[in-house]
Amino acid sequence: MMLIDFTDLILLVTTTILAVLWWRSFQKASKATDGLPPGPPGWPLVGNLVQVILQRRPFMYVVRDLRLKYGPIFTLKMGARTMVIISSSDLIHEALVKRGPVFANRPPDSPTRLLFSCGKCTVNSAHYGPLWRTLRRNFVAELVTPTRVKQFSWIREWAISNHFERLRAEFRKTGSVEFLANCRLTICSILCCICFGAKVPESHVREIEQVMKEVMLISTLKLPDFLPALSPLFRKEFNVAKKLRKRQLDCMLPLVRARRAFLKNGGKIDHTSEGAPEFEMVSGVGEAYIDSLFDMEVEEKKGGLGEDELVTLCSEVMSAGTDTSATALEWVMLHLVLDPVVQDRVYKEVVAKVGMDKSRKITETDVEGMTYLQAVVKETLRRHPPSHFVLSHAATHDTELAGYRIPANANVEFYTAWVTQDPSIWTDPDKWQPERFLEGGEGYDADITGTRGVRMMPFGVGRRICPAATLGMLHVHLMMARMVREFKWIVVPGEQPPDPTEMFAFTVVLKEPLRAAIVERDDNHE
Ligand code: HEM
Repeated sequence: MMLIDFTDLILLVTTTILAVLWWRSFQKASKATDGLPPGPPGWPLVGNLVQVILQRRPFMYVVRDLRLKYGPIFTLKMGARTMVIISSSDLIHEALVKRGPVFANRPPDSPTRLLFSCGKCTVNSAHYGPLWRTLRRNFVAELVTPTRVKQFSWIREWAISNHFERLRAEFRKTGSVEFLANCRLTICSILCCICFGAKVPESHVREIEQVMKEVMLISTLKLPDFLPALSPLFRKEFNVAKKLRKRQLDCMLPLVRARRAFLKNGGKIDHTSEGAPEFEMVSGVGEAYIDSLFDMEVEEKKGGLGEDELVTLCSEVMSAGTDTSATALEWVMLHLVLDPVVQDRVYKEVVAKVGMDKSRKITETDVEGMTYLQAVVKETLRRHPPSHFVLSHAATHDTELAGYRIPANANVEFYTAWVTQDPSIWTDPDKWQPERFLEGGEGYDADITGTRGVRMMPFGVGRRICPAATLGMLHVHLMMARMVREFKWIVVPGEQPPDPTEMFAFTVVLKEPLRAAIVERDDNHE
């Protein structure tokens, strides 16, 4: 007879329980992965989560390497979430364009993200349905129709003039200018004025920007997004998010209320109240984005949108439109600083169109005729797309793609940067060559909306394509034309040329923010 002592017995029972638990989770996991695209084998319960975290590098690099092994469509099991990652031009076109409505949804969000999107009440986060349609239609009508874009022309003029004053002051003080921070501030000021119809002081825009950055940071996917069972352990983090939300409201509610008071007063400044108004209202009634939101009828929100939602919808415009355009500009200017011949060619094109007189405005119509400048921007968006993925998508119902099962609750991630790195689509894809986009070049007829096929998609494609792509491009073109006419941009004397190494910071930016020296373009000496 075999004798087992008490300790052995406990060990045996524990081992058996663990084995049963492991076996059950293994079976469950295998069932859940049936028919899904292939992917790296994962661990019980956590799937590939630990493997990804242990790599300690941005997700885009993990994906770039995995696609070499698993191909254009593969699965990552990230705890309780299934992620399907798609990277080939054909499959992206199939999913987002040919079967656009099926893949136009957004996946479920964590409590933190829901806090900042007011329960998915923004264009970018809303489920593909009536709320999204109403918000997006309004967004387009109020922000990006040709009439609106024209109407905002003085706002751009005002903010860009401030931009130059700031650059000159910074250069006098430090001998160089930091590029990204200045462009962010200028673009954010433009968008803030478009949203609230007010000239918002720079110090306040800086505050909005700071909050925006923190919101982006706190909203990135974290452990509880993948393992919701762990949420109770992250209560402290959620409280930090709630405090940040309060700061966001404190920062933006005064603007919402000032605009409401202005409209109530028939579009006149109320001089009877004591003291100067905090914000100078400069757009007439109905001209600011928020005017359209005050009385908006939304089926899901009986009684209209509340102040929380108004703050959220205006924040969306600023956060979606600032980083993306400023990042694109930083990469453009990096190349112009590194390549004086290209910079000179852009300058010559600009002055040929609008002359050297700096007091002559540069208009939307002017930049439309600057084909070389546009080629430089397109090549920069191809070679350095501000984001390497579009926002997370989801299927509206369980479906199939490339013969694989795509469950409705999976995150469908499109790794779009690969399309412009693919040597079967672009010759020498790593080389930055604006000539590709001139007549006769391989990119000349590339359709950026992806309707006829996907060769580059900095704005996404299909139903969820960026609704403000033309506005974003306009900001980049105008600021670039103005900056090149105003100054010659050179390497800071005594320093090495700027380092083109990239870094992930929501958008993909330069690791070392671009600094350059500026030389006034002098009418008499050019
Ligand atoms: C160079 C500038 C810009 C770039 C590169 C860019 C890029 C993108 C991308 C990649 C998406 C995701 C598409 C998808 O999920 O499939 C997007 C969506 C969006 N963008 Fe932009 N964008 C730019 C400028 C702007 C501006 C200026 C605004 C606002 C004024 C804006 C507002 C939005 C909104 C609201 C969405 C969500 C659309 C939806 O879900 O229906 N973007 N953008």
